[in-house]
Amino acid sequence: MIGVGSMGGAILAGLRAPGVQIETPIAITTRSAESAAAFDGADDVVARSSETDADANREAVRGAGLVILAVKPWMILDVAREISDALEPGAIVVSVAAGVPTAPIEAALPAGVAVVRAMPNTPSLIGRGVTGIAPGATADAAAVDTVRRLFETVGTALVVREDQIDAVAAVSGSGPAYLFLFAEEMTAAARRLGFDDAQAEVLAQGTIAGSAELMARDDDDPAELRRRVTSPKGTTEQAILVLQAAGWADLFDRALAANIRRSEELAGE
Ligand SMILES: NC(=O)C1=CN([C@@H]2O[C@H](COP(=O)(O)OP(=O)(O)OC[C@H]3O[C@@H](n4cnc5c(N)ncnc54)[C@H](OP(=O)(O)O)[C@@H]3O)[C@@H](O)[C@H]2O)C=CC1
Ligand SMILES: O=C(O)[C@@H]1CCC=N1
Repeated sequence: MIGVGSMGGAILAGLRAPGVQIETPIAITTRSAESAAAFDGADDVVARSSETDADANREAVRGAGLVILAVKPWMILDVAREISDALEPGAIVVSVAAGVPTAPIEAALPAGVAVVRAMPNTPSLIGRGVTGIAPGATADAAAVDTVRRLFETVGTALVVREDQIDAVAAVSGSGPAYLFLFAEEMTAAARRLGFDDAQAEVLAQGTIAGSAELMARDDDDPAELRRRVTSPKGTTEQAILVLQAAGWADLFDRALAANIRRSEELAGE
């Protein structure tokens, strides 16, 4: 795995969780020596820093059947070119970068290397990730299956077409941030109602966490779960009316469209 920041780190943590069956040690690289040093003493990870070892990325992929590129989108092609001559024939290269299509990554790598795009999210950290997977032109069904199984060890994986990956990023890749924003705002609103920080945190964040867990466990859809809270002529109804009047549905459409526009820009940067 090249890059173990927010996303690569979440996948790695999910893969290292107790009970996950994976061949170790996992070779990883970070840019800084400081980030690599966080893995000192680990027997299931070999960490290298590309800043202090110019050959770190190539060393990490040597002998690997599966390589995950989890650096920033604008670095993906440089890293692909850098590791190109060290890849095993038949290796599978997974890019989790937003925006960047498989075609330029394939062009940067030797023929015979399968490229698969994956769009995971940070709940992978706790084994509850959602990942969209799309094969590039060089990836066969077996490669897609290998990548799907990898991401299933850290949550749920969905195979989609590559032209749907930006939309996956807009919904589930970035989705945790929307929910955390909601949590921030609801906590702040609770504080403004007079609760102290600890009380506001319990009331708002405890409710969001509990409701998400209820949604995960209950077979009923969110509309039905909402109905059970919203008594006719009750208090919830009044708050929901205010939220809906603010253009909730349109707001989501516009937010997701802006997200997709940014993926399209990243493709060219
Ligand atoms: N964050 C998210 O929720 C999601 C992110 N993604 C995608 O994941 C990718 C990574 O994003 P994110 O994790 O947020 O970014 P971060 O900045 O958190 O992590 C980037 C990682 O790459 C390392 N790195 C930078 N340059 C090099 C290099 N030359 N060689 C080796 N390692 C290097 C960094 O090391 P160091 O720490 O030392 O700087 C760090 O570990 C992006 O392409 C993004 O689009 C996809 C879905 C969700
Ligand atoms: O914000 C980003 O660009 C990345 C892609 C999806 C989530 N985080």
